[in-house]
Amino acid sequence: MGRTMTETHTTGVRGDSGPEAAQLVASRILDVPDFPKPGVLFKDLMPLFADGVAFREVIDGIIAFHGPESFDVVAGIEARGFVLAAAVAYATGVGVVPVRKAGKLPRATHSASYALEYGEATLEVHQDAFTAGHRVLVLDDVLATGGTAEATLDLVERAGGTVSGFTVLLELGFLKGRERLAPRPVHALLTV
Ligand SMILES: O=P(O)(O)OC[C@H]1O[C@H](OP(=O)(O)OP(=O)(O)O)[C@H](O)[C@@H]1O
Ligand SMILES: Nc1ncnc2[nH]cnc12
Repeated sequence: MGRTMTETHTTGVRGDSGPEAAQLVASRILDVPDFPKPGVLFKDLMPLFADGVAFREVIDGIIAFHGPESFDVVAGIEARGFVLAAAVAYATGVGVVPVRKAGKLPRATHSASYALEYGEATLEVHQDAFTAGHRVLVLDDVLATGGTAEATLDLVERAGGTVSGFTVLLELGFLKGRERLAPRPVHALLTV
């Protein structure tokens, strides 16, 4: 019983912030086969979040890549994007906006339904979440098919924000999320 977990292969890694950042992320991912459903190889980034030195390095790396003056607010995608967004917001002194799964936000929302690698979901953001024209840095842990990210970027714009950047720690390149989001740029610390 139980799943077999293996470390992600760490030679020849690549990412938009260079091989050292890519290596850092790669070395702290656990591969979990058949989660949350058979046939899916789940990339678990909890070991990276749990390592204080590595976590600080990736947060600092995200801020350095975009520049601390390039955004007015950070948006995090439920649930793992919340961890990244809160850290970047705190470090740069801006606010954080949660983009949440359906039914969690208490006031009027914009809503978008989408398919992701292993299911379907709906995301929501408060209609008054952003000051008009504010530049929004959007953060999540993984880019797979891009369904989640596409829905989120649309929601940010529908709520009056301007997407200034989108960062993930890990891009699953074979699922072509980057192509789906084009011409919007994607910043991924590690692409596998
Ligand atoms: O590119 P996609 O195919 O859309 O998949 C990427 C999304 O899937 C995961 O979230 P999940 O919906 O599992 O939510 P969770 O963080 O609440 O577990 C991940 O954190 C991304 O948000
Ligand atoms: N394979 C995967 N691992 C972790 N998060 C994901 N989100 C979508 N696909 C994923």
